[in-house]
Amino acid sequence: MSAIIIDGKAFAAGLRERLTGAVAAFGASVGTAPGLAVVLVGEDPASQVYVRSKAKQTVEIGMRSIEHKLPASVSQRDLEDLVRRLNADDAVDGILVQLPLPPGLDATPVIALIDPFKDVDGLTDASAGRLASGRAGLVPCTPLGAMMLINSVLPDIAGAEAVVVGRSNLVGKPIAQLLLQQNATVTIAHSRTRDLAAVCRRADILVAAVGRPEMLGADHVKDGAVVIDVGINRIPAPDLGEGKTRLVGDVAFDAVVGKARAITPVPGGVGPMTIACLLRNTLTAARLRRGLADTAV
Ligand SMILES: Nc1nc2c(c(=O)[nH]1)N[C@@H](CN(C=O)c1ccc(C(=O)N[C@@H](CCC(=O)O)C(=O)O)cc1)CN2
Repeated sequence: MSAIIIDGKAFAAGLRERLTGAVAAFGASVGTAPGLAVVLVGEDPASQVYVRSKAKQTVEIGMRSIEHKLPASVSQRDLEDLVRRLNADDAVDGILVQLPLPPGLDATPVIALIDPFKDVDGLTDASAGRLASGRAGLVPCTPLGAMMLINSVLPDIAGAEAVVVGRSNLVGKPIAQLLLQQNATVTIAHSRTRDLAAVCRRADILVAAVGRPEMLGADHVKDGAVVIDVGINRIPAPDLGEGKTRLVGDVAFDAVVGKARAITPVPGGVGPMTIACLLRNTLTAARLRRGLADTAV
């Protein structure tokens, strides 16, 4: 079988293009562009790259980018005070605190402080509750992007068997909720699941979100399954030269590509959708704060 390689980079570019038009229309009717505040604490190299891309793409589609960079030595209290100030700032429509935070800082109370109307990461309890009860709200960006890619090859998933491997609040649990909203039959598997391969082989839609390089192989995949790889793992690549690394997913792509009906690559699959969906959520938040309808983009 020759699998469709789902091109997340191209899909994200298309979404950004549609957002550019919608942001211009928003600006014309409201008189200001949506504003996204991103908080980066410390100097984690990957987080610095992601935050730079967020700011660049925000501006490229016509929105306002507000960046706050704090040293790793910032106190929990000062970080929480910044979130309070952003909540109160009318020029800010969306707030995102880049994760992970450096050791010594606790992300849970920081996220809990974010105004749910500005929660463009979809991580507050209010957003999680809305998602769990099937009400409209702000949905975490990576799961939202992963669902868009699933629907690009499977517009109707009612009755399909979906298996999500991983149960994080950022990815696994929200993806499971989104699949359920579309009437899939959903199983969440995790590190304590017995006979993981047999559970995964039931899946018409297999979502890998465990954070373990190439953990799922051909044994885990039913012929004709749609495989969505959310993992982004940097591993040593001595073949590329001393000290070099490469990105791989949670799925052993080469082993699985011959069995799947469609599969997302790493890089270039779900990853690029994360930032595109953050921009989408920022427009949604800006519209909802002003009582405007959140029409499709
Ligand atoms: N507050 C949050 N923190 C983090 C999130 C998040 O959604 N909210 N997600 C990740 C990091 N992330 C965005 O923040 C992110 C990850 C990956 C990509 C991406 O485009 N990946 C590319 C490869 C990039 C590379 O070469 O390293 C791909 O997969 O093709 C974008 C954003 C953790 N923190």
